[in-house]
Amino acid sequence: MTAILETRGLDKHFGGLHVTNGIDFALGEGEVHCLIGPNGAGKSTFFRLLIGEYRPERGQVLYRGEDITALKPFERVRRGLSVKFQVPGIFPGLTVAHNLEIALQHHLEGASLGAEIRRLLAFLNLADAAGERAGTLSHGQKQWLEIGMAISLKPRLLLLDEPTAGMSPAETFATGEMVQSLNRDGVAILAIEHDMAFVRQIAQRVTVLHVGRIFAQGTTDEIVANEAVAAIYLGEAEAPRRTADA
Ligand SMILES: Nc1ncnc2c1ncn2[C@@H]1O[C@H](COP(=O)(O)OP(=O)(O)OP(=O)(O)O)[C@@H](O)[C@H]1O
Repeated sequence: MTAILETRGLDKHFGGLHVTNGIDFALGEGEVHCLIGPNGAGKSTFFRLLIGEYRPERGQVLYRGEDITALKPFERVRRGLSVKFQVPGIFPGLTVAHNLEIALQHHLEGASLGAEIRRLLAFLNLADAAGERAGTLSHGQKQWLEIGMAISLKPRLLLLDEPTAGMSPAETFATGEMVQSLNRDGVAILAIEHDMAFVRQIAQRVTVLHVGRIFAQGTTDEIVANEAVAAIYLGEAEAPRRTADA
């Protein structure tokens, strides 16, 4: 596997708390990978280390073989690593189309800008909402618009922080279809996710984090069948389940 993103020995402390503990991780070129783990496992902290919001005390982050540990978030985005956060960062007072225009206008203009806005609106299931103010969209639609803004720069790698949080099952499934479509176009995707139906829909591999370390890795089936993984989730509602939807 050729890795698009790698971490080596990634350590992050908050005071006396060792939140990521020597994490060695690799995401393949063109892979869809989900990161799961119980509350407090260190998922968000790991994510922030990947995007450059946090600096590790030890270890490295490599993107396409280049050490990007010291790069700022915007420098990582420029290299092709794009991020969609859990909280939408859209412009609520502007229309949906205008939001996309702002994201696209750095590298497109004129007819190609208009064509790309229309293509993205259709891709995001937002064509009918193009003229509406973004602030009036439903929660799921806002998440889709945010995905649209994150992919406007045609990233090679998209990082998603709980992309389906608060979505209905139908919206979650549609989001999974968007992820699969992006992946068919060659985009690698790493998603922090709790919804195991969504993980089953999109993930080629799953990594389980627990107390700041990689606890298990495998296919969704392997992870769902793993008794030790089930045990670390004991008492938590979002435990991977061996049910029809997972
Ligand atoms: N800025 C911070 N300062 C101090 N402690 C922090 C900070 N951020 C996270 N932590 C602690 O680090 C641990 C891991 O937190 P993190 O948010 O990375 O886990 P998580 O797996 O994303 O959890 P969740 O699923 O609940 O969001 C937790 O014990 C948390 O309280």
